[in-house]
Amino acid sequence: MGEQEDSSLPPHVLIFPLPIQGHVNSMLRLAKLLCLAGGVHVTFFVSDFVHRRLLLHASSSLRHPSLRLQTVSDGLPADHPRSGASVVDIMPAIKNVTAPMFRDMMVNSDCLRSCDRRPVTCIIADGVLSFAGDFALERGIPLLYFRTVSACSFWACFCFQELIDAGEVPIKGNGMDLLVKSVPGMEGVLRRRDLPSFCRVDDISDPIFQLANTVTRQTPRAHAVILNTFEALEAPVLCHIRGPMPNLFTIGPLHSLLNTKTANIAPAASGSFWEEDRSCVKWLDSQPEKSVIYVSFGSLAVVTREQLVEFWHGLVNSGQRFLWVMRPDSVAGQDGGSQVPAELAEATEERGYIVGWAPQEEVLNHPAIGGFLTHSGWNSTLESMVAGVPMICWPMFADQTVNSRFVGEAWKLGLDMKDTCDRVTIEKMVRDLMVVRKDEFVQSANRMTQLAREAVSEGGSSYCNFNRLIEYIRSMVGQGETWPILESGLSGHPRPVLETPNLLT
Ligand SMILES: O=c1ccn([C@@H]2O[C@H](COP(=O)(O)OP(=O)(O)O[C@H]3O[C@H](CO)[C@@H](O)[C@H](O)[C@H]3O)[C@@H](O)[C@H]2O)c(=O)[nH]1
Ligand SMILES: C[C@H]1CC[C@@H]2C(C(=O)O)=CO[C@@H](O)[C@@H]21
Repeated sequence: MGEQEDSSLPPHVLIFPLPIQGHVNSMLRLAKLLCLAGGVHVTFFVSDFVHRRLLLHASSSLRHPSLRLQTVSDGLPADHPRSGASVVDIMPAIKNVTAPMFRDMMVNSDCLRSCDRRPVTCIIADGVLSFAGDFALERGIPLLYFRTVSACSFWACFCFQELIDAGEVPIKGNGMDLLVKSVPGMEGVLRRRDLPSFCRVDDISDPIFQLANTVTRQTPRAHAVILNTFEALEAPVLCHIRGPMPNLFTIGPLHSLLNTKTANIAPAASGSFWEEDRSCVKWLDSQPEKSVIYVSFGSLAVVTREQLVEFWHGLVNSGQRFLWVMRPDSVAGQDGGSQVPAELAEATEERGYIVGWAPQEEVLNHPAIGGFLTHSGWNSTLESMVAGVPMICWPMFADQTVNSRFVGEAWKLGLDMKDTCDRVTIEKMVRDLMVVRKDEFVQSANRMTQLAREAVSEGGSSYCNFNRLIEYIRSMVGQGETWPILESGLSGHPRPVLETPNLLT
């Protein structure tokens, strides 16, 4: 098919997430939203590994006539765990193996043209996949970066050079409680220990620190940036991000926007990599209202046996009911972490329930859930906010250390348990969240739910920004081979919708 025949075809968007659960979840939600909006074709790039998982456990989430999947290797051997500390291995593997394969696939397919699809008219690449951005810019294809973390974490990464210049990074283990001065908009909130965990190095030549710094700093080269957040939540930080990146689309919480758009059709299917054990919903049905704390550390985190035992004692000693997700690969050095320590077995039987993977969104919205003990992954944080569930945060790496600080200190949605893991603290925090300070946390959680829901409802900031994004994507068609790099921000582009109660002041 030639250019002439292409001209009647809709825009064709290529979406490429980093192939791990948290990134795939949010970018698949965006893909589905674009498909539902109509008049847009989407090609969603996934690794072979992710593709197998999605087909096994989430095939219904892939069904839409406008959504096409394209697979590519993630560059890791089949038996690589892709979790815990080794998850970062994916970054060099992608750079060395996936990037050249992607380039060949794009070139050989005339950038994925087919009889019913025009060549891609824009690329929405994960903000950490520089190679996809390189390709788009070289070819004159409009580029949008979607960074799947919070605005506060993204902005902290963006300021790494300023942190280095001020001697605040690298963090060598001391001065962890000093307030950070070099991240504009976060003065008085962020301590050194709350910076993205990449900063916890002895030397800034550390490859992961370097990578986080480089990929983040090159974000403004994109024509636009998408964040899974909402204006009322992160207004002060968004205002700073809009300095270097004025064409910014805040369209979150994406799961909630998707639910808004699908409410009249069917509940949005999840993109789980594991089989969801729905027996826990049945168990929740028989528990009193707001009596259960949900425990999950996301799709990557791995705990040591010692940490597992501390959590277990803390939960049991708190006297509260708990629903705990223990992925089969989530305890270091053993196959399956669900062997109950003998002294805890009886209490676990009485008040606890353990599954390998849960339908998290549904669980968080269940009336029996009163709290969430979380690793502060950004999807989990947003899902908890929308459900109005207060959190205890136990961050492990990357953006989680920033998110947990904002949950505890800025948004007052719970307690930050960062850098501690002993049964006494856990017991106390669970009691504080579920009993002693329950009313205070429920009140602020409900307020946040309302703000989040307003953002994704008709006329709300994320709702309007998403419509603006679609118009922007449509406006890219028929612009010829090259799309100009934006130099002066929003000129020629519709302005973002900002509604901004400042939650930090
Ligand atoms: O039993 C479970 C546990 C989790 N989930 C879902 O899995 C996702 C987990 O995502 P997230 O909370 O963001 O955690 P990670 O999987 O750890 O995500 C990675 O990606 C996120 C987005 O970039 C980052 O914020 C995290 O730090 C990073 O570890 C969420 O949508 C959950 O609803 C389930 O469906 N069932
Ligand atoms: C594996 C990690 C590399 C960077 C990603 C990230 C980000 O800041 O975008 C945070 O944690 C992980 O999701 C990713």
